[in-house]
Amino acid sequence: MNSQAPRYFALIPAAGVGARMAASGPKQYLKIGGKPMLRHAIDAFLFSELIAHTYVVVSADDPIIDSIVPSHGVTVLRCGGATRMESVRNGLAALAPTLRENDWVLVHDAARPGLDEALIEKLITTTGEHPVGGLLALPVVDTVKRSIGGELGTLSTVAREGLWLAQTPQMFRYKLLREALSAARDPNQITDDASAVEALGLSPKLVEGHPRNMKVTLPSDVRIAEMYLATAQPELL
Ligand SMILES: Nc1ccn([C@@H]2O[C@H](COP(=O)(O)OP(=O)(O)OP(=O)(O)O)[C@@H](O)[C@H]2O)c(=O)n1
Ligand SMILES: C[C@](O)(CO)[C@H](O)COP(=O)(O)O
Repeated sequence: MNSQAPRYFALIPAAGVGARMAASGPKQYLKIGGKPMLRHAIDAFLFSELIAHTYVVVSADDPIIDSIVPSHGVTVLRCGGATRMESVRNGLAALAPTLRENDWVLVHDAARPGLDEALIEKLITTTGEHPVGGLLALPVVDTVKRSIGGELGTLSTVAREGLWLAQTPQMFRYKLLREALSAARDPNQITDDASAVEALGLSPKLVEGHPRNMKVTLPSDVRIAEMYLATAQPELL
């Protein structure tokens, strides 16, 4: 029986190039709400009393991170990979000397600046006793269509009952997440951490997140994210 109190660590993959944002540089450093987008995620974990330490995975030659990372509570891992999954896998491998097998790791996109301590606490308190782990997500509220065969191809409607849009953080025990990502055969098929765990036949817990925790992917997302950030507290959690 492991008598050690659970520990919670944040891992922020921030080694992307932001191709869909088509900005002059990587989107994680775009100024949003008065500071670089990545800093919002870092600060959410720094302000949370539940998070023991935060790790940020960046590209080996990232020239910006050292100028924006705070002096405490955060460690930079210069081991970003070609995909998000590989960046997370490399970051976890770098933490082998530091983390215990049953430590919880909350993997959160640098591209989601709307995370706050309340959502972190909600995920941890809801998932902390779950045998597999869990993730923030939003239930689908629109009708979902599937387009087959390009512009004039057929269109079908996908039943939306039970459909959720995954957010992050996605929270798993260190050993399980490393095993799941190591077992992944095609890194391009694993677009979030939960899908690697599901590929082991396990079912993570879905925890309702919040639209403010949106992923900033396209240029049109920037103003929406800034609107949420200008709202001190989410209206609903
Ligand atoms: N090789 C990669 C690719 C992505 N990410 C990170 O994974 C998160 C989600 O990825 P995404 O929103 O797709 O960011 P980008 O890959 O930068 O965007 P794009 O796909 O438009 O290039 C981001 O915080 C991004 O920095 C990463 O650490 N390493
Ligand atoms: C992890 C994620 O944010 C969950 O929705 C999403 O899969 C990231 O996708 P991206 O293409 O790497 O932005």
